[in-house]
Amino acid sequence: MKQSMSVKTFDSLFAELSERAATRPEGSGTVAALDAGVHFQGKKVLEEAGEVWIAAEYQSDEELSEEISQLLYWLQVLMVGRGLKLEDVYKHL
Ligand SMILES: N=c1c2ncn([C@@H]3O[C@H](COP(=O)(O)OP(=O)(O)OP(=O)(O)O)[C@@H](O)[C@H]3O)c2ncn1[C@@H]1O[C@H](COP(=O)(O)O)[C@@H](O)[C@H]1O
Repeated sequence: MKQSMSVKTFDSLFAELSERAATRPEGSGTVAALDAGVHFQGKKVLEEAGEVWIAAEYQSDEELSEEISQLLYWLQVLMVGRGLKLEDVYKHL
């Protein structure tokens, strides 16, 4: 899933996904995921969380890291879909 040339962070990915939601570029998987709705997004969060769990128990650090990145992505899609901002979450940390 790594497509950029620079290092991405949680915040920069969130900005990127928010921009996708606003501009709706053709071919964006994020736009399709947002259009699919909260039920679809919630299932992806659960699926990726399960894959993180399995990877943590049985797979390599690299595989675990990739699964965690996918979980972070789907959490962000869910946040953007619901209109949450990073600050809404960060204030609870
Ligand atoms: N970081 C991600 C990202 N992580 C996961 N995914 C999606 O999450 C799903 C899981 O990824 P995989 O294809 O590896 O997994 P899978 O097909 O479910 O199968 P498994 O391997 O999980 O069993 C796929 O639908 C991926 O497209 C992501 N889709 C997009 N991004 C980034 O989000 C940004 C916007 O992307 P677009 O909206 O597509 O332009 C770009 O920077 C992308 O790199």
